[in-house]
Amino acid sequence: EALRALGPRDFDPKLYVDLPLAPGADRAAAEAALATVTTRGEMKAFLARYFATAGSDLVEADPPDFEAEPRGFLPRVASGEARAWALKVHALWKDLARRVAPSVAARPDRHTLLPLPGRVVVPGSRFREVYYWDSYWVVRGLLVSKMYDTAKDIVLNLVYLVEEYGFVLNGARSYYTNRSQPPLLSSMVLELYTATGDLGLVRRAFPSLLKEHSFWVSELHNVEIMDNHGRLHNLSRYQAMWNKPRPESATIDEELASKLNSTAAKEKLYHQIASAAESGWDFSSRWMSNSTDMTTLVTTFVIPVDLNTFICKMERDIAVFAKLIGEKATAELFSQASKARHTAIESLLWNSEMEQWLDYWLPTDGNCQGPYKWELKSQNRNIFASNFVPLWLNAHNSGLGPFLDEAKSVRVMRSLQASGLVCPAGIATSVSNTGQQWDFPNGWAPLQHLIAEGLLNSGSTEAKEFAEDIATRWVRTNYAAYKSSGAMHEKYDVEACGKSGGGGEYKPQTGFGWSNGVLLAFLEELGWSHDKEIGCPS
Ligand SMILES: OC[C@H]1O[C@H](O[C@H]2O[C@H](CO)[C@@H](O)[C@H](O)[C@H]2O)[C@H](O)[C@@H](O)[C@@H]1O
Repeated sequence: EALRALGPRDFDPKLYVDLPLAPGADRAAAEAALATVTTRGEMKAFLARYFATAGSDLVEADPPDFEAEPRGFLPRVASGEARAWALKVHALWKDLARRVAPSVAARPDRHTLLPLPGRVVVPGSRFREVYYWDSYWVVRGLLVSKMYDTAKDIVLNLVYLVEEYGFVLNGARSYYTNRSQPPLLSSMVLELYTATGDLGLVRRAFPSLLKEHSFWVSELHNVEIMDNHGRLHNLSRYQAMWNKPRPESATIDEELASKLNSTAAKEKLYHQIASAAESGWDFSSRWMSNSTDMTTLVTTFVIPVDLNTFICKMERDIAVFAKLIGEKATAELFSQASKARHTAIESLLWNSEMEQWLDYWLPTDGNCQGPYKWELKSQNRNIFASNFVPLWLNAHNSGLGPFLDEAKSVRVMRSLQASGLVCPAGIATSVSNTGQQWDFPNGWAPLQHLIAEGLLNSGSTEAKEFAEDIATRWVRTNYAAYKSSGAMHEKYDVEACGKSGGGGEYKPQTGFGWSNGVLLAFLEELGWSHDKEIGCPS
């Protein structure tokens, strides 16, 4: 209705599903009034009468652990210019920190926002709520900012979501309850535990981590594949529990589906769209059989390299936590599970000719559960940054042994260098320019960080230097874009230093939680000497 009355210019459906009912407004009366709205003016009056503004159900929360310049902040950043800017980015936590208003828990039927027990940090702009995988890099940044209590609140909010829903939701909105996002909760717990030694947090989160693990290995996500030696492996895929338009993008999904004739075909498309949103890569040619046609999304038929990397890490982390809290049998079980997944990743996803890990595509006419017989031709040979994400396991071996040996890490690095992904301002998401936001020429902070952190910790000096080079390009482009726009961006165009990203279904956003987190983590890991240029190279 809003689209019809207001017109398509700058229309973002998410704004309307985020509006809370105004205090005192009656839902039935609002529904009845909506039926009579036809003009732009009437729609504006209707919205003002029945709804409060989007985001007004999140109240500002001055984080008590914020200090303008925390003691021990970025000790290796000597450059005055870099440091002054890092402090500005650090100060953005104050703008992005919120609390869910008490009215949300009191009257959940009047909000799409979900109640959460602790303080939250949102990504920014249209993303007014907590997001799952974004939170990992927010936590990494908060730890650099010494905001341990805020970081803990974020983790406990996600634990609360597992307790309520059985998994961590894509985001804390009722329209996100049908799917999750790349699973990084155990990684957040590990980072916090490593920084603070808070064993109480590990104990508190532990049952939720087990529950979340069951979700990702349940029938919904698990696929059985037999390798060439007759060994059976289990890997996971994304699959949302939804076959309707996403409420936050309903008009966009309906328009796309209007190209299809039958209700069944439309429902299948909606299911694939929501599953792509679960992957965090919404949207990308990675999930499309024809990269120019979004109706060919086949997300649930793809076994993704990065998802299985994250679950392998989750299994390792759970093994470590189980050991810490004296649950020996569980520790052994999860150590075995992570080794089995590691073997599956190496057996089914590794491509020795390309020296990368590749997504595996299942036949689209199957039940997606298996067992399937592995075939080399089913590996997707297209180049994506996710093909290099298993390197990240180098950085977090949790004491269970290295993921890759140094020589293999170096071979993967060379493959990355030759891939076409490495651009002047960072690593591109793919090499195809499709207009989708998770494709070329966009670079995303989390992808830079996962790959650079893996290379930094591979044991090879050459790989470490290459990681530093990637991080340097990223920091510089963030800085130049910040200088020209006054903001941190959700994504960047890696073709040239200082350009923010574009494409996709919504306008580019600023704020921005994970970009701030990665910037601070890079500066902590690399430092910045006083004579190192922070502007774009000429
Ligand atoms: O509103 C459209 C979609 O927006 C989200 O996805 C994008 O933003 C998220 C927050 O930064 C990020 O986690 C995700 O990787 C981005 O692609 C949301 O997660 C989708 O479910 C939603 O449909």
